Amino acid sequence: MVASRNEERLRKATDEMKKNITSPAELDHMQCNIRKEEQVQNLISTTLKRFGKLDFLINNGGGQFPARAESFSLKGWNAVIETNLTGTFLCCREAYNQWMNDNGGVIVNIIADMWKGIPMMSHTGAARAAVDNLTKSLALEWAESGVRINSVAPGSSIYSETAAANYGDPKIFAYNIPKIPLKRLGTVEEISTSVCFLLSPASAYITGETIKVDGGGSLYSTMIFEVPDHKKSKAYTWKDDEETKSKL
Ligand SMILES: CCCCCCCCCCC/C=C/C(=O)SCCNC(=O)CCNC(=O)[C@H](O)C(C)(C)COP(=O)(O)OP(=O)(O)OC[C@H]1O[C@@H](n2cnc3c(N)ncnc32)[C@H](O)[C@@H]1OP(=O)(O)O
Ligand SMILES: NC(=O)C1=CN([C@@H]2O[C@H](COP(=O)(O)OP(=O)(O)OC[C@H]3O[C@@H](n4cnc5c(N)ncnc54)[C@H](OP(=O)(O)O)[C@@H]3O)[C@@H](O)[C@H]2O)C=CC1
Repeated sequence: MVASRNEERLRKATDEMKKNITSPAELDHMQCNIRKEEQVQNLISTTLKRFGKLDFLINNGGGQFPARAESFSLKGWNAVIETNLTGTFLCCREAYNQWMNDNGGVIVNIIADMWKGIPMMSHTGAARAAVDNLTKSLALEWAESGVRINSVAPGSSIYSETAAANYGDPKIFAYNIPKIPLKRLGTVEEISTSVCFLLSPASAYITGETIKVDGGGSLYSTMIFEVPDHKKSKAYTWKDDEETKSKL
């Protein structure tokens, strides 16, 4: 079952996937806004009615807008947290309560390269870091039910049309290449094959982990954000701390 909000895009995507399926596997799609609790409950129950089981859950839905943190409205902040954190939580919880608690299963959450913060997208950075942590907690709580849960963190060097539109400047990808040890952009297939590995028995001993798929970018250097030169940072020395000394 493939689910998201936009019926037209869903239909197009599933039609395209169906053309490539040669096995007897079946594929369906369903509208669901993961920010709405009842819609998530309905997605999982409909999937179970339609297919009779739920072996895997992939939480891939996500999004954000670029802006400085001081300019976020509460509505904008909440929209991003609900999409990336709350929506992921709701899907995990419903999959567990409706099926995986009794039958086991595997969950993979898609997050992002947020290890050094994401300036200009701090809301999504906070939400994705929270999902990284949620993954660890759920791995511990749900291990006894035979559930494995892991995350995949794509670098911002993965080209997709939606990412280019989201960053607002497709040149960002070219700027990034020198900052990536593997000196090239990543492909969407390099994300999906990591997801398939985590879903497969080949990863039977992996849970609570996040795989970074970023060509080493998160190890190497920060992305395009530059902190402007300034003189706002005052060094601390005991010698100059007259205020504390006066209180002793
Ligand atoms: C500057 C570039 C830095 C590059 C750094 C690289 C590192 C990046 C690492 C992360 C990589 C991630 C990549 C990707 O995710 S690629 C695919 C992304 N696709 C999308 O993000 C899809 C588009 N986004 C959205 O769907 C939305 O952002 C959102 C999550 C907010 C959901 O929107 P929706 O319309 O459903 O939400 P609401 O109607 O509930 O609320 C909308 C409110 O959100 C605020 N908002 C929305 N857009 C903006 C904006 N451009 N600027 C400021 N505020 C915005 C606003 O409050 C909206 O409410 P109002 O409409 O009432 O004002
Ligand atoms: N591409 C990149 O470079 C990177 C991507 N990522 C993350 O990887 C994932 C996939 O990225 P990508 O394919 O590029 O992005 P897309 O924007 O193409 O895909 C995100 C999907 O999320 C769905 N979605 C968004 N909000 C909701 C919602 N409230 N309920 C249900 N579905 C929702 C959208 O479908 P619809 O509009 O129909 O609801 C869309 O299909 C996302 O989480 C993204 O943030 C992370 C790092 C880098």
